[in-house]
Amino acid sequence: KRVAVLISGSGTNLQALIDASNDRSMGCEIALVISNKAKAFGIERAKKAGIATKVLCHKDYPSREEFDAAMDEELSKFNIDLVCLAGFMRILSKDFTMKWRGKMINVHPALLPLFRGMDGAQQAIDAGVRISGCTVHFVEADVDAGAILVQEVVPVEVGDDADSLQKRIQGAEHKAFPQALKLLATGKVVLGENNKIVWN
Ligand SMILES: Nc1nc2ccc(CNc3ccc(C(=O)NCCCC(=O)O)cc3)cc2c(=O)[nH]1
Repeated sequence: KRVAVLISGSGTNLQALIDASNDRSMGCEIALVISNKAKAFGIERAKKAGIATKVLCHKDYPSREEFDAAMDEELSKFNIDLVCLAGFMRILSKDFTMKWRGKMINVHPALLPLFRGMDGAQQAIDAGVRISGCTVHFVEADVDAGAILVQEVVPVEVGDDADSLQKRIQGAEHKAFPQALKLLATGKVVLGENNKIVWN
């Protein structure tokens, strides 16, 4: 399977996917990295790994749909089968999520359905929970609401703030995301009709 990774920033999850995809049993290769930010460090990571990169600035497009259509054109050009969102910070239009339904996954820094949205770690600190973690889910139009493939738990330590917790969650993300991509790329998991995960 040919995988594209969408990024907006440093791409630490991209690096975890690059490192994991060197393992043939992953059943996939990362063929393209698309960033909506020209200076995203993840672009350097991709170049160092010999992976094609493309920068598409959303400000160059009159609408969300047209930006997504430009991304979709790149994905077709590269014969992409699966899409991973790795710190991609733009909400995707309904058309795009429908086209890639069951083929696009995202890693969220909280145990969904708890703490949806941008700042999962801060929400966990504010709520005083004692466990947190990350969730890899299929991407649906409804943000952070897709069917769950993998979750990884981390403890919230006494004295944690959002930053220290976020760092521990990131370590879990770097395990969970490659694990989920392998399940999807090797067909062990598919998205069923009723938006439920089907395990083969
Ligand atoms: N339709 C769909 N698209 C997504 C895009 C990114 C992410 C990653 N997690 C994200 C979740 C939320 C945001 C967010 O609220 N950003 C501020 C608004 C930015 C903008 O105006 O675009 C970004 C990424 C998840 C989803 C998803 O679950 N569904």
